[in-house]
Order: sequence, then C-alpha cells, then structure tokens
Amino acid sequence: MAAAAFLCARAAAPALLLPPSRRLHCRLLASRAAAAAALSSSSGEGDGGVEFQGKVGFLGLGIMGAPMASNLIKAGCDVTVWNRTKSKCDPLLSLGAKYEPSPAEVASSCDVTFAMLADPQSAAEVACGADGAAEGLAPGKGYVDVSTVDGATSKLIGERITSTGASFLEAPVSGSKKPAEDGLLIFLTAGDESLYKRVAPLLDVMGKSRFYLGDVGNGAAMKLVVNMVMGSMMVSFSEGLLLSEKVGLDPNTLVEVISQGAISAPMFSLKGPSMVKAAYPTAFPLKHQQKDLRLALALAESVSQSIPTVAAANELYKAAKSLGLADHDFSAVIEALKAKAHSSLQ
Ligand SMILES: NC(=O)C1=CN([C@@H]2O[C@H](COP(=O)(O)OP(=O)(O)OC[C@H]3O[C@@H](n4cnc5c(N)ncnc54)[C@H](OP(=O)(O)O)[C@@H]3O)[C@@H](O)[C@H]2O)C=CC1
Ligand SMILES: O=CCCC(=O)O
Repeated sequence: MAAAAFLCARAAAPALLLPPSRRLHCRLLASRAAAAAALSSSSGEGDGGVEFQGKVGFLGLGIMGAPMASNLIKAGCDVTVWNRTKSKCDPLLSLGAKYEPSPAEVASSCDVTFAMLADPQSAAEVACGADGAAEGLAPGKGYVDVSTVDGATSKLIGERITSTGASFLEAPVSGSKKPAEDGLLIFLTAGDESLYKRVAPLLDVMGKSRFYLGDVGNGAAMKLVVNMVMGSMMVSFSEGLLLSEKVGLDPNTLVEVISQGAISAPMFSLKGPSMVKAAYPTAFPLKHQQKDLRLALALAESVSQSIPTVAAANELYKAAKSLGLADHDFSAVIEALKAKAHSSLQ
C-alpha cells in the first residue's frame, strides 16, 4: 500500500516542471492532489485533496523555506513572506509574494501560515515570542511548522497556537535542497487532522508524499529517527572513503561499487564525488545535522534506548563544527575524521 502510494505521488510531481503557461494554478491542483492523496497518506484515509482557497504565509526563507515558498507562488498561491534577514525575501517578492514585517502580521493576514526555521529555539521564538505568529492567529486559521524540532518544542508551540483558537500541524520534511526546489519533499505530519486535510493540496505542491502520524510529537520523532540514520550513514560512508584511499583504492570506484549494490543510496552517489574532492557545497548544513543528532539522542534517552553509533557520530559532527565547518554541507564531517587521523599520527 505504502509503496504503491509512493509511486503514485512521484508520478504526479513533474507537473511543477511544466512551462509557466501550463503550470497548474494552486486552486486547480485538486485533481493532482486527489490522485496523490488517495494513495500517498500512510493513514490511507483517502482524504480527497480538497482544493485550497485562501492566503498562505511563509516564515523562514533559508535553504529550504525559499524554494518551498517559491513553489507555492509558482503554483499560483497568494503567498505572504517574512524572514529575519529581510533581504532574503527579495527573490520571493520578485516572483509575486507579498511581505509583512513580522510573523504576527503574516499570520493575521493569512489563512494558513507555514514556518521553516533553523532549530527549536528559533521555531519557538517565531511562533510564540514577541510579534510571533501566535499574536496574529485566531479561530479558523492554521499554523504548520515544517522545521525540524524535538517533540517537546513542537508540543509547546502547538499549545500556544491552539490557545488562540487556531489549528496546529507539525510537518517536518525529509528531502534536501534539490527535492525542495523540485517539489519532491516527504512530509511527516502530526497534529490537527482537519488542518492536515485542508493543507494537503499545498503539501502536494511542495512534496511528493505525505504521512499523517497522529498526535503532535510523532512527526518530530519520525524526522529525528530518519535523520539519525542518515547522520550515522554519512559517517560510515566517510570512513569507507578514507579507508579505501589509505589502502590504495580509488574512492571514486568505491562510490560506483556502492551505487550498484544493496547499500546504494542517492545520498552516496550525490555527495560521494564531491567529498572525494573535499568539496562540500551546502545543501543540508552540518550544524543542523548535529542538532538533529543531539535531539535524537535526547529522544532515545527519554525511552532508555541505547543508540551508541549515533552517539559516536554526534561526537564527529561536534568536532567538525569546532573545525569551522558548521555552515558547510554535513558531508564535511569527513574532515573531522581526517583531522582525527592526522592528530593520531602526531
Ligand atoms: N537543508 C536541508 O537539507 C534540510 C533542512 N531541514 C530542516 O529545516 C530547517 C531549516 O533548514 P535550512 O533551510 O536548511 O536552514 P537555514 O539555516 O538555511 O535557514 C534557517 C532559517 O531560520 C531562520 N532563523 C534562524 N534563527 C532565527 C531566529 N532566532 N529568529 C528568526 N529566524 C531565525 C533563518 O533566518 P535568517 O535568514 O535571518 O538567518 C532562516 O530563515 C531546519 O530545522 C533543518 O534542520 C529539513 C530537511 C532538509
Ligand atoms: O533534514 C535534512 C534531511 C536531508 C535529506 O533528507 O536529504
């Protein structure tokens, strides 16, 4: 069921690649959304992907938020943006977005507001702080937090949002810069189910599939588990690249061998060639990967689950941060291993 859903949703995605004249208008996305929603929700409730009518707010225009908001605008949605560093709004304004000077003003002028912030602190501040989104919310409005945060922060945000009478959905995403640009993200949602159904057409503009996971906290937990696996995989891959080179193999050949076998992953094929060249163009900042490992370790501790591989990986990401690599792509963690090898030789 889930596998079939995945294929169906992927097949719908190339609509975003159509020339502007043939691009689907947001309000006309119902058929695409209906087709995808009927099969792509893990709950299998066949929510029908009702069309979205209303104004959409978007807070946080970093690596992920900017292309996500941009896809909504290109699909014909009426989008209002805000970002702490105002200049990052300019490309979206050129595409036709409106601007409001605070999260509160975005939320009060829109029907549904999305937030894509760096970490738990910034997500809480933008939602609940002074001039935060909650100050502009009211019954009938919705707030969808797509940032990667821990469950406790998400619950705190959700409680503040729902205290205004508005609805709350957490919806962190799997997929990086390129899937965000291509509208191929995977949404891991939890919280208000009617808000989930209401924003389904918008999620389908930005993503290829979506999962509704129940209570607030479940989306955050799913995202952290996925990212802890990813962070450990990247460390293991880095160790393999370095070892292959040390024993006289060509690491590029290792990348190719891995790509053809059972452990093949798009991440290895995508990042391997540039890692061999010690180049780390940022798609997923290393500081965010380390944040996710820190949050995953806390999640594991909360249920007395041992995750020693993740704990070891986390130490390497911390070491990479202390080498000044926080804003590089997370694949730069390989540099921490190189530094370790170098220091053990001295
Ligand atoms: N990049 C990726 O591949 C993916 C990232 N994620 C997650 O998505 C979220 C965003 O990631 P990404 O776009 O890469 O990150 P960026 O670092 O590119 O963007 C972070 C955003 O948060 C804003 N921000 C940071 N601190 C504050 C603050 N105190 N108050 C208000 N705004 C603040 C930034 O504003 P400003 O421009 O002013 O700095 C910016 O808009 C993170 O939670 C990340 O873990 C999830 C999936 C993939
Ligand atoms: O949180 C970042 C996830 C990156 C990815 O899924 O490729």
